[in-house]
Amino acid sequence: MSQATTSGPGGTGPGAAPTAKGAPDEPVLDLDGVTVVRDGRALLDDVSWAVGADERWVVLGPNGAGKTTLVQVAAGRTHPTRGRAEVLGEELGLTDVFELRPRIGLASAALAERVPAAERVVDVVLTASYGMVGRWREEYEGPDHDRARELLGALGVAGLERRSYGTLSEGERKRVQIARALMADPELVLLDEPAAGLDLGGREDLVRRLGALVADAHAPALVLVTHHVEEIPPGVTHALLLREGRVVGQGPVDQVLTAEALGATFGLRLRVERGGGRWSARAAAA
Ligand SMILES: Nc1ncnc2c1ncn2[C@@H]1O[C@H](COP(=O)(O)OP(=O)(O)OP(=O)(O)O)[C@@H](O)[C@H]1O
Repeated sequence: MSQATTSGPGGTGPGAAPTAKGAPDEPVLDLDGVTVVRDGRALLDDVSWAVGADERWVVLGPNGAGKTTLVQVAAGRTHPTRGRAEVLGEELGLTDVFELRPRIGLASAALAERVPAAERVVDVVLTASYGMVGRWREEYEGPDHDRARELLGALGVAGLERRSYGTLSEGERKRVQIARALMADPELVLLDEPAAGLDLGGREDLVRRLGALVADAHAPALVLVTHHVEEIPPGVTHALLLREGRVVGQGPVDQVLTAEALGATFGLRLRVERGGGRWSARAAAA
């Protein structure tokens, strides 16, 4: 199997236009009144949200806010209990999600946990082409291997291809997961807490690499989930704030990431600063 090339975080390849099904200005994600109920509780409550093909979003919220549930809906892995979710022009519930999922690049803790420890790193990346975790008997061509290597290189983990995934450090695993998310030339990339568990140097390196991805005009639409404004790469265009399953705010990043809105999201008074394209937040003095 061979895929067209998009630029990786190094921003090298010629890239393919982020063409979701339909017109290029159609949203890649279109949620209308999405509610997800489990055990009688709304994990997402009436969420309406549209993501354009050229937009780069950050989703912020405290523990338990529903961020991962939102990503699971966006990835076609959880269906709304109520409301309508359209992903890449396909409405969940009316489409074959097994055809949809390979069009979406996903990096999440739940997916990472399913990677067999003995899996070779290059296979962790390659198997994204079939939306699978764990290599079986499928065949890959030379260009697929080249692309996997190129992506691993662009994420700073060149040379680990033959290592088994279980032997990698947490930081190395995160990079491999992102390389995997980009492998299948996705039309939408969803990164759920990509910097969780990284040390300061690792976080800064990852934010820089994600910044290159965000700045790449040929890169697909991107949604990045985090708890920390410090992890937002420069160039992110939009933000969505979630608390207890409800949207606290959404829109252009400059308008949404205010001390008031972030304070309401996290339930404390905050000072929020921006400098050099980066954000920081700390509790305001009492
Ligand atoms: N299958 C489920 N059944 C019942 N409750 C669930 C289920 N999945 C998630 N939850 C609950 O839904 C809430 C939202 O979970 P979710 O993982 O979406 O939040 P999150 O914002 O990603 O949290 P965190 O930042 O801690 O990862 C949590 O309280 C969680 O315990």
